[in-house]
Amino acid sequence: MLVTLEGLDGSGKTTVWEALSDRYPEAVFTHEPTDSWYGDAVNRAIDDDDADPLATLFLFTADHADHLSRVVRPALAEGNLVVSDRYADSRYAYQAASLADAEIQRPLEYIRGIHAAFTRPPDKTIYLDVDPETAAARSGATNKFEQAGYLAEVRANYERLIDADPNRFVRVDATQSPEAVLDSVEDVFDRLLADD
Ligand SMILES: Nc1ncnc2c1ncn2[C@@H]1O[C@H](COP(=O)(O)OP(=O)(O)OP(=O)(O)O)[C@@H](O)[C@H]1O
Ligand SMILES: Cc1cn([C@H]2C[C@H](O)[C@@H](COP(=O)(O)O)O2)c(=O)[nH]c1=O
Repeated sequence: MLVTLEGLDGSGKTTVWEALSDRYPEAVFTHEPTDSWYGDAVNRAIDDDDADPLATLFLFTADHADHLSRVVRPALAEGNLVVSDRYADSRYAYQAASLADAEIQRPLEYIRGIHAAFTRPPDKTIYLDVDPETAAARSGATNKFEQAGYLAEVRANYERLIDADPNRFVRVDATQSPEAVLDSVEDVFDRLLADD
């Protein structure tokens, strides 16, 4: 089973992901951007204010393709629970916002279309929901993505994704205390694993 954690920068995904890795030591914990050289290229694009948004989309997508073939598909084939801190929905939400002013019509649908041919959709996605101002403040607003105005567009894209696939997403209020957020996420995992 593939479970992904999604949300704005600073929503608390990594905090939750680390706590879950203590609770489920037998599961495979992974993330995007990855630690591969594709991920290094992605991180260079994140830190470059002048990086071309379309080129950045394809760097992130290349990292996803490598992540799928090297980590996710083999782990699922062995019957493991796989938990990923960010996955394809991050591309749909973030890069669709970055491409909003580009030549491409309907960027969210375009990016989903690119992925459709090769991605492996998550079985469940936990969406840590936080307002853009809190997200920017928590993340430190250190790069071009961690800005409240941009994150408001990203959040609107996440809402579109949830509307389109309500059964896959579980929304958790990420403005709660870290302990309360973790309790909510652990409840979701308990139910998922009981049903599996
Ligand atoms: N529920 C919470 N309430 C208040 N602060 C939190 C909460 N969860 C996490 N934090 C704090 O917010 C900051 C960002 O948390 P974290 O790195 O887990 O977020 P993230 O979603 O992984 O961010 P990013 O996407 O930018 O990597 C950290 O300082 C963390 O301690
Ligand atoms: C996977 C992915 C990530 N991003 C953005 C979101 C963050 O601002 C950075 C790095 O992610 P992290 O969780 O802070 O490590 O990259 C993105 O724009 N598109 C993606 O597909």
